[in-house]
Formats: sequence, C-alpha cells, structure tokens
Amino acid sequence: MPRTGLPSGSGTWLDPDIPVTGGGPGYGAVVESLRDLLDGFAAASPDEETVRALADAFAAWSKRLERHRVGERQQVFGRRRDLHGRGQVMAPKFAAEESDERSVKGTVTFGRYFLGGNGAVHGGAIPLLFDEVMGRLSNTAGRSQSRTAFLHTDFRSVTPVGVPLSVRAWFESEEGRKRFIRAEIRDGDTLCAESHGLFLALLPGQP
Ligand SMILES: CCCCCCCCCC(=O)SCCNC(=O)CCNC(=O)[C@H](O)C(C)(C)COP(=O)(O)OP(=O)(O)OC[C@H]1O[C@@H](n2cnc3c(N)ncnc32)[C@H](O)[C@@H]1OP(=O)(O)O
Repeated sequence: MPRTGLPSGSGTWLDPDIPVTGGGPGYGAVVESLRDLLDGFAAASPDEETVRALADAFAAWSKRLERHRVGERQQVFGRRRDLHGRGQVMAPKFAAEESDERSVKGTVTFGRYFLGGNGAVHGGAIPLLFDEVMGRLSNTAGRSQSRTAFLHTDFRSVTPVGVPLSVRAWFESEEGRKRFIRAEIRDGDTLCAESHGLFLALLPGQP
C-alpha cells in the first residue's frame, strides 16, 4: 500500500487487479440506493411530516454507522473498483465499457442531484467527473499513483441532467512523471464539455 493510502495503480480499468471486498456482495446495491435517495431528495418538495420522518431515519442511520467507523485505509466507500463509480456517490456514476492501457470509454447519467439550473448539470460537477475518470485512467495499467496538477475544462454546450452521455478519456502523452490526459463528454454528436489535465506521478514520500 502506498503512502497515500489509496490502492496503487495497476490492472486495466475493467480488470483491476486489487480485489476490494469490504462491504460484501450487497454493497453495490446500497450505493445505488444512496444515489437514488440523493436524486429523489433533490427532486422532492416534501411535506413537514416527511421531513421529520427523514430527519429521524437519517439520524438513526448516522448513529448506527458510527459503530462501524474505520480509518482511511479500511474505508470501503470509493475503493470498490469492481463497482461502477468505484462505489462512491460524490461524483456521478461512470460506467466504463471499453478500456485499454491508454484510454477508457463509457457512459454517465448526471442525476437530479447534480442539477445546476434549467436542466443543466452544475458547472462544478463536470470537472469532478473529469477528474474522477482522468485521474483513475492515469493510475491504471501498472502506472504508479499520481495526483492532478492541473485540470482545465471547456464547457462547449449545456450538459443535460437525466440523459445518458458518452465519456471518453485518453492519454495525450507521457513524459517522465508527467501524464497529459484529455477527456470529453458528448450528448450524441454534441460536444458538451472537454478537458485536459496534467497528472504527476508521485515521488516516494509524497502524500
Ligand atoms: C481508486 C482510485 C481512483 C482515484 C480517482 C480519482 C482521482 C482524483 C485525483 C485527484 O484529484 S488528486 C487531488 C488534487 N490534486 C492535488 O491535491 C495535488 C496537489 N499538488 C501537489 O501535491 C503537488 O503540486 C504535485 C505532487 C502535483 C507536484 O509537486 P512536485 O513537487 O512533485 O512537482 P514539481 O512542482 O516539482 O513539478 C514537477 C514538474 O511538473 C510541472 N508542474 C507541476 N505542477 C504544474 C502545473 N500545475 N501546471 C503545469 N506544470 C506543472 C513542473 O513545472 C515540473 O516540470 P519540469 O519537471 O519540466 O520542471
């Protein structure tokens, strides 16, 4: 395990070679339910009774989960690389469909939780998705762990909420520690957003 506490990069995207089984076989379904909950909550205008019931249920679950609290290295959330979106809900779920050592293609649907306004995805959620996809690509295929040095995003047209979109990321070049990666999100033939970033392989001891 590297000093970052994150699993070191190896394996291809679709075939990670580090099995992470925390949470058991039902964990992925719970993450999906949590995504549905966030989308449902964002889309709802609940009455007071429903709000009270939600507050009680959330408080009860927070208390129960407190008993299972672990340190960063034992955390399951965001580490299940066998699951789409690696089992986290901070970013929308990217489902990889094709990958090799230098690229990945897949789909994403930004749920209602990621709405900015007027049917468009929030402008912060798009670089978040890019960082997720490009950052993970940067660490695949036996490469060492890296961190984002810069990430530039151009918003070319509105990115719609609730629509399956295609996502592609690929290595532009690798120069020593520097990994230059590009990515784009498309709605059919329409380019919604594109990004390029520099990911730097970490030196020994870098957090
Ligand atoms: C299962 C896991 C899946 C994970 C998926 C999610 C991935 C998410 C990835 C992230 O978001 S990481 C979190 C966000 N990024 C950070 O917190 C990084 C904070 N910055 C740092 O830690 C350091 O700045 C960094 C390690 C990136 C670089 O510091 P170094 O001291 O190692 O590098 P240095 O500053 O010496 O720069 C090395 C080279 O890169 C160049 N460089 C560095 N930063 C640059 C920059 N911003 N723009 C252009 N060039 C840059 C720099 O000029 C130099 O070029 P030369 O070798 O040609 O001289």
